[in-house]
Amino acid sequence: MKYVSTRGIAPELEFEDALLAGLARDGGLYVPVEWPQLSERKIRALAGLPYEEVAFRVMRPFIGEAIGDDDLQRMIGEAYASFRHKAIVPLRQLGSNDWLLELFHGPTLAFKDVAMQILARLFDHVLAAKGRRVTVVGATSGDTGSAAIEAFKGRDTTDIFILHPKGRVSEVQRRQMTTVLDANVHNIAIEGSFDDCQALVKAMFNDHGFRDEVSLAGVNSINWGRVMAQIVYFFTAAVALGGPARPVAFSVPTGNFGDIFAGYAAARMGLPIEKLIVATNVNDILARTMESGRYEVDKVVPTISPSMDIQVSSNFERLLFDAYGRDGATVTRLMQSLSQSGAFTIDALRLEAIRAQFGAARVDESETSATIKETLAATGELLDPHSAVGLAAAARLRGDPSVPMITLATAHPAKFPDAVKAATGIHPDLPPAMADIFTREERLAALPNDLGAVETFIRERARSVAA
Ligand SMILES: Cc1ncc(COP(=O)(O)O)c(C=O)c1O
Ligand SMILES: N[C@@H](CCOP(=O)(O)O)C(=O)O
Repeated sequence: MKYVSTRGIAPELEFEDALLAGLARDGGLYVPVEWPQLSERKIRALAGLPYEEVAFRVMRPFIGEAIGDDDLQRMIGEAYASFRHKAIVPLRQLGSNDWLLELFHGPTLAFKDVAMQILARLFDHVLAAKGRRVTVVGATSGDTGSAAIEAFKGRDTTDIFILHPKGRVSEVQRRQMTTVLDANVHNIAIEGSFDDCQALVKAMFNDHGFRDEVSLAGVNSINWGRVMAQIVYFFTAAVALGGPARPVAFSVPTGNFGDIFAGYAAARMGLPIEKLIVATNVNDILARTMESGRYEVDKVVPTISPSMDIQVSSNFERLLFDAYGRDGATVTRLMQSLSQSGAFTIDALRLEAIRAQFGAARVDESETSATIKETLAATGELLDPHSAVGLAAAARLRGDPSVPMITLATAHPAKFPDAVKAATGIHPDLPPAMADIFTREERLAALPNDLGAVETFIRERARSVAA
């Protein structure tokens, strides 16, 4: 499988090179040149298989010859061995046809572990084969960073630098990152928002001199490997509820549009999905775009679902690429408009096509808290605020009651104890392995929102700086 940039200029790459490239050199995001198809018979055959086997069958067509079947199966097995639930991503029934897909049973208690645990192993494998080392940079609103640090810590092939917005992640999220003291791990608190951190990461990729000097690689969902690994659970959930014979709907708590784009990819591969609901908090750029066709960046507002406090949703570019018939020149024009004026407009025809597949809802702070409280009372399930945004959006946009509605539960409530306690009076406990997190030593640097300062910090510490 080859990969093409959404801007249409950077050369096509094989899987392993797209994996290490992160952002394409023309500023675009890599997508497969075509969507691999899983026939109805092949999808049906996934029912009842262990998660690891479904992961192998869904990811295999994206990966190509560079990684053999045995190696891929071994890496998948190792990746999910650390999950606390034997189903890896269990489905829980909440109402007659309402389901919660629990994606938070990995080592750092958020859905990011599902992709990051396999991504780090793919990196190691490919880097060892090439005899290379890379400098990984990532931006986080709290969860990507902790999952990436957990997955990459101590690896000889990588140094990892994670930028988070200072004071805008929960204390548990921050400590999950800053208490990892391995020599290859570096945390940077940036004066600004997640969007500022993400813009710095993209600017480092677009600074080709720096990029080559430190052998830059990325682990945000700009990296196709992240999205690929997230496609798997859309298949496991759908087949568990009668797919492919019976279409299902998903409500996805959304920020950077990576997770829901994985659902879109599953649909493009042949999985019958009736609707994908974009569930946003008050940082509602995507809900506004679906409504009006105008994508217009606003100020980021801090919320009780901080991991979704995002305005510039990277992966929306991947959807635009498909919506505009894979025309890189048009995507480039829209993205130039975004960087010059903070906005672009989607034409009516494309918007209609997007709306056929996606719905969207904005959930405010009081509705999020009320959903946590009411869900606990009605079902006994203690939700985190991000999952609550998803569940509230699902309730609002629910269509045909015979179609199973699956809400993605993206984080464990113990990552956001203050919001959960305020809503329910219950303080959710961390799993025993993390119970001492508040007394562990922290290590982090604070830097201004300044590209030069961040690049200097990284250059001085990365082991892969060219001599
Ligand atoms: C807990 C949680 N829920 C939802 C999201 C949104 O996912 P995405 O950025 O893929 O849209 C994030 C962050 O990305 C998150 O950390
Ligand atoms: N919510 C994310 C933001 C980064 O998203 P990514 O999926 O592009 O890595 C976070 O928790 O860091």
